[in-house]
Amino acid sequence: MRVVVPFAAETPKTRLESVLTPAERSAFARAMLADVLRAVVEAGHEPTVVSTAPLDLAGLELPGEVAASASVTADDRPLTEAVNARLPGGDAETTTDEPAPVAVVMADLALATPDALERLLTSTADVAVAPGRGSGTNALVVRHPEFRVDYHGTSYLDHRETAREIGATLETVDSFRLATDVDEPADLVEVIVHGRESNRAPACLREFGFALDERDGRVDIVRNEDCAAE
Ligand SMILES: Nc1nc2c(ncn2[C@@H]2O[C@H](COP(=O)(O)OP(=O)(O)OP(=O)(O)O)[C@@H](O)[C@H]2O)c(=O)[nH]1
Ligand SMILES: C[C@H](OP(=O)(O)O)C(=O)O
Repeated sequence: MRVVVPFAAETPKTRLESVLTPAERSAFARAMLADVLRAVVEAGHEPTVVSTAPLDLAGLELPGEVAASASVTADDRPLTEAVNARLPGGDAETTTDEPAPVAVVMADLALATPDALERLLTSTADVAVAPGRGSGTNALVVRHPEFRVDYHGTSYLDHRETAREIGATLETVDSFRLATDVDEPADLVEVIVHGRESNRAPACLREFGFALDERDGRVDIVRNEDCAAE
């Protein structure tokens, strides 16, 4: 299946600005992107990164099999427009054949595994959504040619309503790993606790000096400030 991975390449993860410098946010966002691309490829699919700016995938130092399967295209339109152009029947579609299903997997799903993705990607519903905590749309598969996304805010609820309006069947995929996107400082705990052992994102955070901190029976994250970059 075609898997689109949207990526804000220029100033990613601004909501982490209280804990990471711009250079660290850029490195961390790229580490999560590399992990997501690997999970997609290990699930047997070929990801296309839709990046807000030209992006050299070689700079991500992806494992060979991942580098061979992944591609990148630059599109400076806002997220919703860039994704809609690539859905079945969208204006970036070049095929005249029956529109093929398209998956959209966000680049900040640092806990994504091939198994979790496969549960979503094998859904036969017209629209399958893995919602985020809150009401985001962390990943989805679209088979219905009239379905269009509208991201931000309560996008999961909005997408359910859109599916109802166009008469599309909708499956909600309940997955802790796909529901956990990394937006805010509190989410960094999840990356360290639940990130796959071989993933780049937890290693990146540890390199920056982050570690778990257990106090009063609660798990938090602390930083050794000697590791902070400019
Ligand atoms: N192609 C494209 N991808 C985007 C755009 N905005 C966000 N993304 C990607 O969409 C996904 C979800 O976006 P957010 O969670 O808002 O990520 P972000 O923009 O890096 O983070 P914030 O600056 O904190 O909002 C991530 O994979 C982003 O890299 C955009 O305008 N175009
Ligand atoms: C793109 C947006 O992501 P969030 O702002 O929820 O991380 C959404 O899922 O609608």
